[in-house]
Amino acid sequence: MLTIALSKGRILDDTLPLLAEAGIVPTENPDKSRKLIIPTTQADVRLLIVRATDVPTYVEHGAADLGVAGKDVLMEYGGQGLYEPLDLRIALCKLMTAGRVGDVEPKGRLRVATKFVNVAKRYYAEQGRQVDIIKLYGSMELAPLIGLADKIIDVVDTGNTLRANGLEPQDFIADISSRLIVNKASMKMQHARIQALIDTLRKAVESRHRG
Ligand SMILES: Nc1ncnc2c1ncn2[C@@H]1O[C@H](COP(=O)(O)OP(=O)(O)OP(=O)(O)O)[C@@H](O)[C@H]1O
Ligand SMILES: O=P(O)(O)OC[C@H]1O[C@H](OP(=O)(O)OP(=O)(O)O)[C@H](O)[C@@H]1O
Repeated sequence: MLTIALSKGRILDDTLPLLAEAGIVPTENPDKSRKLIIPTTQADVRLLIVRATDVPTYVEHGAADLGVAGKDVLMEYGGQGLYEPLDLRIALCKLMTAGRVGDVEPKGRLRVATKFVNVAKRYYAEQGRQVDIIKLYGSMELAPLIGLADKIIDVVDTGNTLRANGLEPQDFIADISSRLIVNKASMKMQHARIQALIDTLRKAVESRHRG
C-alpha cells in the first residue's frame, strides 16, 4: 500500500490533477467526504486527509509514504528527516514580513507575530536583530492593528489580505511552492514504485510549465 498525505483546500485541488496523470484518482470526492482515508482507483494507493502543518509529521514518522506540503510548512518543520525530491510548482506565494502602512520601526526590540516561529527566529538571528516572537495560529493581520505586535510574518500572494487590513508587504523572506515529500524508509523499501511516481509527476509538472 502507498499512502499519500494531503491537506484539503489549494494543495488537494492542485495536486489531484497531477496524481490523475499518474492514474491515481480518488474514488470519492475528498472535498465533500468526511472520511479521512480516501481510496483511489489504484487499489494499493490511498490518500490521507490531514492539516497542512501535519503533513511532514505523518511522512517523517512513516504514517504516510508520501505527502505534499508548502515550503513554508517545511521550513518551519525543519530537520533532515524527509526527502523532498520534487517541486510541484503549485500554491505559489512568498513568505514576507508585513506591517502597518507608513509605520516606523521601533528602536528597541521588535515584536513579531507569526505562526512561523522557527522561520522568524532564524530570519532575525541572521539579521542580528533582537525580537520577541509571538506565536499565533491564524488571523495574523490583526496583530499589528490591535497593538499586539509591530510586524507579522506570513505568506503573501496577491497582497489583498494585507491591503484589506491596512498592512503592506515589507521584507522578502522566501519564494514558496508546494513540494512532494517522501519518507526515507519508504524510499528505500519501495524504491522502484516511488521513483516511477516521482518521474511521472515530474513530467506532468514540466509539461504544464512548458511553452
Ligand atoms: N494565498 C495563497 N496563495 C497561494 N498559496 C498559498 C496561499 N496561502 C497559503 N499558500 C500555500 O498553500 C499551503 C496550504 O495553505 P492552506 O491555506 O491550504 O493551509 P493553511 O491555512 O496553511 O493550513 P490550515 O488551514 O490547516 O491552518 C501553505 O502552506 C502555503 O504554502
Ligand atoms: O496575499 P493574498 O492573496 O491575500 O493571500 C494571503 C492569504 O492567504 C492565506 O490565507 P488563507 O489560505 O486562509 O486564505 P485564502 O484562501 O484567501 O488564500 C494567508 O494566510 C494569507 O492570509
